[in-house]
Amino acid sequence: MVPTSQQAAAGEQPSAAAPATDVALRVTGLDKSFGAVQVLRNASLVVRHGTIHALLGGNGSGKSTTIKILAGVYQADAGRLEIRGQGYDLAGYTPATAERSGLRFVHQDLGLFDDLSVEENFAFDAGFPRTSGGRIDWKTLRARVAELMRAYGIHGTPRTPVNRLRPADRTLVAIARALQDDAAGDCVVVLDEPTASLGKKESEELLGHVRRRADLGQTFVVVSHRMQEVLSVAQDFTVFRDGAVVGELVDAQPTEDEIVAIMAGRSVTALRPTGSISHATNDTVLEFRQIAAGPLTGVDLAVHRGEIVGIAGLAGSGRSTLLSVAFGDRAPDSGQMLLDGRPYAPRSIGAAMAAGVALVPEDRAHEAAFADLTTDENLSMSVLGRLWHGGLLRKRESRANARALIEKFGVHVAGPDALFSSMSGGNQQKVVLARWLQRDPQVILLDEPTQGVDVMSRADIYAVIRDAAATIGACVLIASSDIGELHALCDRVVVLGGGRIVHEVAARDVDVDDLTALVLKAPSAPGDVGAGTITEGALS
Ligand SMILES: Nc1ncnc2c1ncn2[C@@H]1O[C@H](COP(=O)(O)OP(=O)(O)OP(=O)(O)O)[C@@H](O)[C@H]1O
Repeated sequence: MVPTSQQAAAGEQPSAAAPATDVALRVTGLDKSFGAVQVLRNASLVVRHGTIHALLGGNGSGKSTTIKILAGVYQADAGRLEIRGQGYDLAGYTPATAERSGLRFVHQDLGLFDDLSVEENFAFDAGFPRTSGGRIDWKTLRARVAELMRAYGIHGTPRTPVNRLRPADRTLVAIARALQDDAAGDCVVVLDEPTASLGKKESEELLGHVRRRADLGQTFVVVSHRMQEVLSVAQDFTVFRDGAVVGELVDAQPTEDEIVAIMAGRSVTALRPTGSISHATNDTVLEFRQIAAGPLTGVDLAVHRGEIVGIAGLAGSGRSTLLSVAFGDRAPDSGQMLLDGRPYAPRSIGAAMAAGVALVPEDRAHEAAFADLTTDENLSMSVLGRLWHGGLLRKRESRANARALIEKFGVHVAGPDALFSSMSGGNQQKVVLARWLQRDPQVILLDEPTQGVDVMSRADIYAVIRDAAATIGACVLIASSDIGELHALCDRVVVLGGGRIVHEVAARDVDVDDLTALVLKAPSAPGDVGAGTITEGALS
């Protein structure tokens, strides 16, 4: 019998108890250490056929390491995998074995060639079909890809360039491509943060398709920090804490609080800030006047000292573009910015930083970090002027500073000397946030500030952002696809659509559903009138 959620969560029933016929994948006795640090301890995972199985856990709990072992990227110290009736020793497992064993992986960056068409992307993975004369058989390829696109509900044609697809469709292309040679339908697909950069509507659409594929018998393992989404779509849950499995819930419908309590090992409340006091003043710090850049055609916005302003909008609406312009990373095509009432046109990131502006970009690990340097060095990077004295780096001060930030931001890391690359994704993000916030910037630009950050740490990050607005009077501009986050954290939220701001609301005047409705109905392209008619009275 499949263990009940209560039994399994309490650890009464070993994971090996699930009946063999039901099981698509079983991992047992998984151990892994990096040097002296053991990061997986006798971990296990049992995934049933045709289910969506969520892998949950706080930052650094061992989810990615488990997946990397299953992908053959890391070798386990010990552990066994059973899949499709075969057994494998995970200590000698390679990427080639992973592929042969029937595991498929869709990572957050999708690994697609964006400038190529959908059909070319499929062909690059499986090889181009050839005619008897040795030429590429485009007709066969196109028909096969068209069939797969229909089956997966992907909008577009085989000849559509991938960069013209909607974000949820791009993820579906990556999933369909990974499974294109799986005639028996018995591969297990691992989706790593599939909705991380998608808005609510796009996430729902994607997960709806994943749900339908699972109902047809496809098996999925999903890693995600977006708890509500995972809870709405998964049947089974394996929860990690400090490298060990601390909960297995089978055919269960847990609440977010129940899962978070298992993840944290205690009950956790107040994950979102509530009822906070606004510190917004009337003193304008940063002003955009008719800014046009990329998808933006004319943005007017004034952000005040101590104010936290959220930028909402569908994927592609220009949320990140607006932040890049403010950070001097991208020159606007037209329009003007003012900082403290004076013209502000930074020609470089350095110029923006010198003016007291800081940006934490969405792709922190690649754009904002030095993987081969230590945590201390990564943290010190933004305040070197403060730490150099007489041509020497004040090492002791730098380490003390790093320790304090590690503590303040709840970074799960061995210590200041640990390499940045050795940290889990969520912890790397916290370090990049900490690095910029310690500069006490007057303008803080945050792109998806809690993406990949576990629910337990979000509250800490929200508190730090609030604190920056309250104590140093920073003006904060946050782009996020998490509307609940914007609603809870911001004084004011602006909605981008069709290249400009189409709505502006005080967060306290609306609820999350109102705000979501405004975002979903916003026009998606310049001149587009949107999916519904919006009037200012739409909120009532
Ligand atoms: N290459 C490495 N060298 C040393 N330690 C590592 C390495 N990779 C991961 N770790 C450590 O292993 C532990 C588990 O990390 P892992 O990336 O598996 O966590 P995670 O659950 O995926 O976290 P997140 O939600 O933040 O992505 C962490 O303490 C991390 O610092």
